[in-house]
Parts: sequence; structure tokens; C-alpha cells
Amino acid sequence: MKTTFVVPDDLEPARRADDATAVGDVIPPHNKRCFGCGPDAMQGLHLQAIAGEGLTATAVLEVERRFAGGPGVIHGGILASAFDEMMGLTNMLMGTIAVTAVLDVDYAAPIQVGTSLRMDARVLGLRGRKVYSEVVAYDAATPGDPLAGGHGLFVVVDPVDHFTRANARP
Ligand SMILES: CCCCCCCC(=O)SCCNC(=O)CCNC(=O)[C@H](O)C(C)(C)COP(=O)(O)OP(=O)(O)OC[C@H]1O[C@@H](n2cnc3c(N)ncnc32)[C@H](O)[C@@H]1OP(=O)(O)O
Repeated sequence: MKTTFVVPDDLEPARRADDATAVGDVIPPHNKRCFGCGPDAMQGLHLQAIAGEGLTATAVLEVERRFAGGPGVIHGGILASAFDEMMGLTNMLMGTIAVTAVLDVDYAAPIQVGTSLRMDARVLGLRGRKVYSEVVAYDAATPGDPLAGGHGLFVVVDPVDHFTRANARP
């Protein structure tokens, strides 16, 4: 895969929170109406990310017909949303909330409607409030070369302050 996203080579190590979701359990949605993970988002992706060892998580997105962009293949924005959510949920294993500042997607191959898309995400490391994460996606039925990959730069925020200010804008 190819990417222009630059991951600093001197990242600080990130640590799993003591009370993080147990390995093998679903990371709870951060908002029930979230387009990516919320059970109450009627048109959403309904991602269920299973916490892995350390700061990793895995989920499967069933690429439904409603997610199409070009004929028979996933819409690029849907894939970007899924990647954003996967990394955002995985970041939560640190016990912090981090919002996306930069999202980079490598669309390595077309992904057909009907694919069970396995996404493996992990936190790469920190630089102050900045969190660097990555995600790689495969066809769950026939694992081989990745179909797509993503990187994100997230910034840790105080969620009450962040969302209060965001919602107060005129
Ligand atoms: C609820 C969480 C669940 C996750 C679900 C999935 C994630 C999402 O989709 S979140 C929604 C989409 N994202 C957003 O709405 C975020 C909107 N942006 C913002 O609120 C702000 O720009 C925010 C919080 C990212 C940064 O603002 P602020 O807190 O003032 O931090 P700021 O001081 O500007 O930047 C902090 C660091 O990040 C860097 N940074 C910030 N934005 C960028 C950027 N676009 N590119 C590169 N670096 C950046 C800064 O340079 C700075 O670096 P350093 O510490 O080395 O100086």
C-alpha cells in the first residue's frame, strides 16, 4: 500500500487504561447516535469493535448495497467513516477521548458490495495530546493482501468542554 501520511519515528508509547474494555469484549459505543458505532443511528454502520491485546481492536463491516458508491463497490466516504470510527474506538482503550484532526485513506483496491471487510486497528503512539493510529482492512473470507489502509492523527480533548463548545456555536 502507499501513503503520504507521515508517522513520526519518535512517538511516545501509549498505554492501555487499567479499566479498558477487556480483551474479547465489544468496546461500548461512545454515543448511541454515532454514525459509526451507535446502535440508535438508523442509517449508521453499527460497527462493533472487539478489543484486542494492548491498544488494538478488530471489527467486521458487512459491505451492504446501501454503502455503494461506484456500481457494486463501496463508497470511499463510507470506508473513510469506518476507518475513522475504528481508530477512534481503539483510541478509547487508552481511557481518553480523542477527536480526528487528520484522516488518511489508502484505497488500495476496489471493495465489492457483499464483502465482509475485516478491519484491524491499533494505536501507534503519542506526541503530547496527539495520538497516531492506523487501520488495515482485508476481505475476511479470503485474507490476503490488504484492500485498504488508513492512518489518523487524533487530538485528546476534554469531551465535556469540546462538545459543549461545539454545540454552543451559532
Ligand atoms: C468522541 C470520540 C470518538 C471518536 C469517533 C471518531 C472520531 C471522529 O470522527 S471526531 C469528529 C471529527 N473531528 C472533529 O470534529 C475535530 C474538529 N477539530 C477540533 O476540534 C480541533 O481542531 C482539535 C481538537 C483537533 C485541535 O484543536 P486544539 O485542541 O485547539 O489543539 P491544537 O493546539 O490546535 O493542536 C494540538 C496539536 O495537534 C496538532 N494539530 C491539530 N490539528 C492538526 C491538523 N489538522 N494537522 C496536523 N496537526 C494538527 C497541532 O499542531 C498541535 O500539535 P503540537 O502539540 O505539536 O503543537
